Amino acid sequence: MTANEKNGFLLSSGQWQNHYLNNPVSIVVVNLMPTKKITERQFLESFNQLTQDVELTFLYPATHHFKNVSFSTIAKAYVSLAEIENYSFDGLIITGAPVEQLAFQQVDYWEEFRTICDWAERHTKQSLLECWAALGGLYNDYQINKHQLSQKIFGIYQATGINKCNQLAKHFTNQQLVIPQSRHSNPSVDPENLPDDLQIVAENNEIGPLIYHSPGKHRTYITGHPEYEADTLAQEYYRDLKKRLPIQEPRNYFSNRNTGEIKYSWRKSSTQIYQNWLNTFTQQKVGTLV
Ligand SMILES: CC(=O)SCCNC(=O)CCNC(=O)[C@H](O)C(C)(C)COP(=O)(O)OP(=O)(O)OC[C@H]1O[C@@H](n2cnc3c(N)ncnc32)[C@H](O)[C@@H]1OP(=O)(O)O
Ligand SMILES: N[C@@H](CCO)C(=O)O
Repeated sequence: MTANEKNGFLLSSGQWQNHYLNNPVSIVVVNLMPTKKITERQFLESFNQLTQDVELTFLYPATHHFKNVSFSTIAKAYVSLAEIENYSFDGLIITGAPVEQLAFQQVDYWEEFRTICDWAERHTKQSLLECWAALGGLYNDYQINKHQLSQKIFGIYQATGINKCNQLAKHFTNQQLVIPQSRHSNPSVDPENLPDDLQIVAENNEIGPLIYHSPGKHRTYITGHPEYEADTLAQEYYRDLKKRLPIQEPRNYFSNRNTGEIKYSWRKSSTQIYQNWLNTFTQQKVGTLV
């Protein structure tokens, strides 16, 4: 089906063409990635693969000091929470951000992030937090802190355990669940002593949970980036090599190291993850909607 932009840099620059939509699902995307246009495209292309039409509204944190775009430019292209706080949407997504090595309180939009999470519980049916946002959400919602890793979790990771009863895991009995990962931190979670309301949907025996779900908070936490395009991890890898940062080659990613050819192994899995997430609220019974 079709994904449109309600606002955003791709729409305003004519780099994304909107089409007629039939009863679209409305999703707010808090785009915390510095590569704003690339991230917009990744979500649009991902949601273009789903069975429902989707309309994406991009939101910026108004308390952030932007480095790669001017404040006035982003304020023109995106909405702030203040502009939409009285409206309701079907879903909310908060992207990752390259700030996972900072303490949460050192991130300049931390308090706004918390406010957005709180707002989402009253104004959306489901929210989906990815990578840093998932770490932040687990801390905000359950006081699960994060710890710094000695080596970045970087590459394509497959689930070795799946909770088949959870709707978010549907169709993954015969199909691999794989997610791109790119982070220096992990949640300090004890899978044997999870908070009552928190479930693990999928995990990897080496790096831990890949997807958590909170039925009470209507929230899903994905520790990676299903939206990443084929070359995104390669771009991050070459970027960090150029900056002489300690970085190892992404795992399970290149099909040919010498030529840099990439094995785009997670595409089908990503589509299924987003479809399953959408189905959790587009198939909700009347009377259970927020
Ligand atoms: C239409 C447009 O103009 S959209 C923007 C277009 N620009 C781009 O696409 C940027 C292209 N640049 C790149 O690809 C770069 O290599 C990057 C962005 C990936 C890395 O950039 P660097 O400046 O080297 O990294 P750095 O770590 O300093 O900052 C990365 C991000 O973390 C953010 N950050 C750093 N410290 C903090 C903090 N304490 N709290 C919150 N955010 C922080 C920065 O503000 C920046 O995000 P922003 O651009 O959304 O403001
Ligand atoms: N970790 C990513 C950003 C968001 O997770 C990076 O290396 O840029």
